[in-house]
Amino acid sequence: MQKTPSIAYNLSGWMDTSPEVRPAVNDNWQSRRELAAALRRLNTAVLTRDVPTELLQSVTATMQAEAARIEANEVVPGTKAQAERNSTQHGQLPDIFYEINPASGQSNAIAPPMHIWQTDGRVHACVTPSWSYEGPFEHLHGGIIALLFDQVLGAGQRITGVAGRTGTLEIRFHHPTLLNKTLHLVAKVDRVVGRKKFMVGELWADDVRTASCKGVFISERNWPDAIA
Ligand SMILES: CCCCCCCCCCCC(=O)SCCNC(=O)CCNC(=O)[C@H](O)C(C)(C)COP(=O)(O)OP(=O)(O)OC[C@H]1O[C@@H](n2cnc3c(N)ncnc32)[C@H](O)[C@@H]1OP(=O)(O)O
Repeated sequence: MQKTPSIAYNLSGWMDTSPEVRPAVNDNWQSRRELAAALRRLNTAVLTRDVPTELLQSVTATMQAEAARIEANEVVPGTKAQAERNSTQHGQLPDIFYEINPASGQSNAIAPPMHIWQTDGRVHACVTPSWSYEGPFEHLHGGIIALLFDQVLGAGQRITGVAGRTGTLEIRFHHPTLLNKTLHLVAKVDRVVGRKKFMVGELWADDVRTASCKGVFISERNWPDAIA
């Protein structure tokens, strides 16, 4: 008898098959996407403009007040709680995951955001990191590259039909990666050994492979039966 997948792990439908970002599930999430985009814009502007102190203080006061207006609403913390909130109107777990993940979430202001899709047994992604993600002068921070790889390889492991947590990521940085440029990532399953999924991936800026990654993702003992 087929088991009902746990809401915590059933991410069927999360993965896109198109390089186009999918529309938000409703006006509420579309509005969250637009707010996240405005927050990203504000963050990058603050980091890249010569701003008078008085203006910074004024904007801070405005933003504190706006944050308080948002905080006055019901607390629904985390992906699972969001998905359990009136899911027919608010979106199912894959929709929520798609919106709030810190690497790819369209509605998460700290996400670059990266778009991920699957074709031909591989996972692809594109992302254009702004000045907000600078590490060495004018180049992408290595920790952000690790975040992108973790997400893309972690998504790609679902090709095996079984999810798992990141056990190990091994990244080789071949060349500095420029900011404000559309980057492409590609990943595939190298092999599966028991509960371990060995993934490989690459990060490309035009025709330059700037980093490559090997990752081991490990399923929990009872997960295979819980994944759709
Ligand atoms: C959700 C949908 C997503 C869908 C898409 C979403 C993408 C999300 C991507 C982000 C993913 C994350 O960030 S996940 C968050 C970061 N990762 C974590 O927090 C994981 C924390 N660690 C753990 O929970 C645990 O250590 C596990 C689950 C990784 C392994 O624990 P375990 O299951 O008890 O492992 P254990 O029995 O000892 O070992 C099983 C086999 O794996 C090997 N092994 C054990 N640990 C490791 C390791 N770190 N690296 C390599 N190999 C290891 C052992 O040698 C053994 O091999 P053998 O003897 O069988 O040969």
